Amino acid sequence: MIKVGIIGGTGYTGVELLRILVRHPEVTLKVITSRQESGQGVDVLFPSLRGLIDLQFSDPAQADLEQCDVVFFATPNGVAMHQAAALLAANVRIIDLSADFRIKDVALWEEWYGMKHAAHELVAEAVYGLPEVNREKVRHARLIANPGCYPTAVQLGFLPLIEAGVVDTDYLIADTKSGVSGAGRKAEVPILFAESADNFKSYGVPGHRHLPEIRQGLSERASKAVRLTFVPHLTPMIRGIHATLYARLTKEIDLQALYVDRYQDEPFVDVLPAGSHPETRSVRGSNICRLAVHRPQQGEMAVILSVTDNLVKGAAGQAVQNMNIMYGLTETTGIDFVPLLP
Ligand SMILES: NC(=O)C1=CN([C@@H]2O[C@H](COP(=O)(O)OP(=O)(O)OC[C@H]3O[C@@H](n4cnc5c(N)ncnc54)[C@H](OP(=O)(O)O)[C@@H]3O)[C@@H](O)[C@H]2O)C=CC1
Ligand SMILES: CC(=O)N[C@@H](CCC(=O)OP(=O)(O)O)C(=O)O
Repeated sequence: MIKVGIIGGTGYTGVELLRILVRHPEVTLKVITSRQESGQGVDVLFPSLRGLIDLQFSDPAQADLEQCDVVFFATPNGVAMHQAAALLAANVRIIDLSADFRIKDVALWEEWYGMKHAAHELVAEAVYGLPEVNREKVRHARLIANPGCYPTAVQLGFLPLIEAGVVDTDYLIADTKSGVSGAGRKAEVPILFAESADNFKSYGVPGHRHLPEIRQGLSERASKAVRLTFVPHLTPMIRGIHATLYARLTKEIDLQALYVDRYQDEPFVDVLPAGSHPETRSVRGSNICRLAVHRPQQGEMAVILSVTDNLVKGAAGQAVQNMNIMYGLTETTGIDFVPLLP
């Protein structure tokens, strides 16, 4: 059994990890931390887990993490980078759901995240945990930088076009919408019910911190710097990401065949029949990214629709997918959920 610790077990991605891992057949949960809930029974705070878990939250400063084989960081940006070196030195593998190790250019990371990086030396080693691109590297990784929620939906949507070299990579557009759980389980005015329900708005148009992450991933696949306009929106649902992606075609190509071929062996990417309109509820609670390709009026623009659950394929599910790969398990173990409808 894989001995697992979770730092940040009370946030939305933390409790999603718990939901998945309590049923994972190859995992024993050893440590779950929270500074605010330290000493509290996990199933007291989350009655949804009653009968499934017999642990208390512990203070991360006191927790015995070195007994674990792998530790998930479900913490805000800037936490994992302070603890990673010591854990790795104790032979504990790390899957970081935050952005601390996602950007290879440390100066760029510091610019977007507004803080000094505390573990420069580990950034190069970290493997960007998008299995559809980096599966082989994930297998042997000690430190996984789990991708962001928008970057997962946007990269999976654009990748076939970029890899085939059939679009103008100077003018990519990603128009994205996220449910409110994407902002985490903290008290902030924009995510109050009365502010976010029955409302729809863009944010971060001048620049969102997921822009450099998406550009890095797509540029690597294009073997040149891609340019992207990325516009996120907050939409009044709890879970879900819907990305509408636009790219100008530079070559004639059968879009549907391109996408079906690219993802035919991927257990968590589903290419719908051409012309479909994927809905966020069709992936809710699941680790699936559903894609549909369009070419309106047979014109020069490809329009790709990509939906995910931000807490599952966009965070905790993908993190467990990475763990499965790291430990040589069947990749779908413990994360083959059927989406919740309605
Ligand atoms: N929500 C989403 O859809 C996605 C989130 N992410 C990323 O995953 C990470 C977690 O997100 P989310 O679950 O939404 O966040 P939340 O704000 O909901 O939860 C954060 C958790 O971290 C703990 N925590 C906060 N500060 C510290 C600290 N200094 N040391 C140790 N523990 C700390 C909190 O508990 P306590 O304060 O009690 O210790 C809490 O359990 C973030 O980096 C986020 O950007 C990535 C993809 C999607
Ligand atoms: C709706 C909402 O507020 N979403 C968050 C993205 C959350 C997230 O996943 O950020 P990281 O992956 O970088 O940790 C935002 O736009 O800041």
